[in-house]
Amino acid sequence: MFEGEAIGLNAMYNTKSVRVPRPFKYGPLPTGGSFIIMEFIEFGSSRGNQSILGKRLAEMHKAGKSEKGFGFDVDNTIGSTPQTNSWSSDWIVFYSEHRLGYQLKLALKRFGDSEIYEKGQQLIKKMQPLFEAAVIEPCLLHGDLWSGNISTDKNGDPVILDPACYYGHNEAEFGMSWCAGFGGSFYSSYFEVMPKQPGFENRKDLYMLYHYLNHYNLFGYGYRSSAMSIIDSYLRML
Ligand SMILES: Nc1ncnc2c1ncn2[C@@H]1O[C@H](COP(=O)(O)OP(=O)(O)OP(=O)(O)O)[C@@H](O)[C@H]1O
Repeated sequence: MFEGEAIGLNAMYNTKSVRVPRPFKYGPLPTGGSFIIMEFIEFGSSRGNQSILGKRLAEMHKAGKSEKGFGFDVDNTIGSTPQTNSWSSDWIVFYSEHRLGYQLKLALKRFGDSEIYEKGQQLIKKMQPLFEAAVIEPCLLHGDLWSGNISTDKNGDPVILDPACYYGHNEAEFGMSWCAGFGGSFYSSYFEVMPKQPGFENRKDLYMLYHYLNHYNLFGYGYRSSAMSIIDSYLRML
């Protein structure tokens, strides 16, 4: 887990865009368990400027390019759920197998939820048209961007931490936006640097679905209806 975190922090740090703690070292502890050492950032008291966060995040997405396609050099975790990052040249294949498909299988295994599994698999088979006309390039994503992982430093500059990095479609970064409180100024600054792609609005829920499914698998039944209603409304639309 700490190896994934350190490699992710380092990749974000190297983009010289949004501030992240610089990782120094990670490894096993002789007494069991493991450690990570990173730069200590003294946090400021303000909530930070949404417009600057949007701009810096977009700069990170723009600068963090991958020649290996979609994925990451190391698997990591989303919450405590394993997140597989095997490289793929095709975003739809990657998102189907390693994101939605993985969580659907987990729901089947954990809760015996064959209804969500079957309907989710139908959505995966039908979702191709949602991506038509969009240019999808691998961008470095934080991967778990919600308000608990966003802060500011003493100068009021945004800081993001505790990532689940991989190279993916930039829009997938907004999959946790239901817990992030991004406002209009965040999105307008973001899209000035990373222009909005055709079909963005229709893909928003698809990217939230991964995180709702993960919350269902981590925290239980309370999140099932959110995931299910996203799947049902796509199945009606497609
Ligand atoms: N580099 C840092 N410098 C200063 N404070 C930090 C740093 N990294 C983390 N913190 C503080 O520790 C808190 C927990 O960090 P982090 O989210 O990485 O840990 P976690 O164990 O994954 O926690 P959670 O499970 O609650 O997300 C942060 O919200 C922040 O207050």
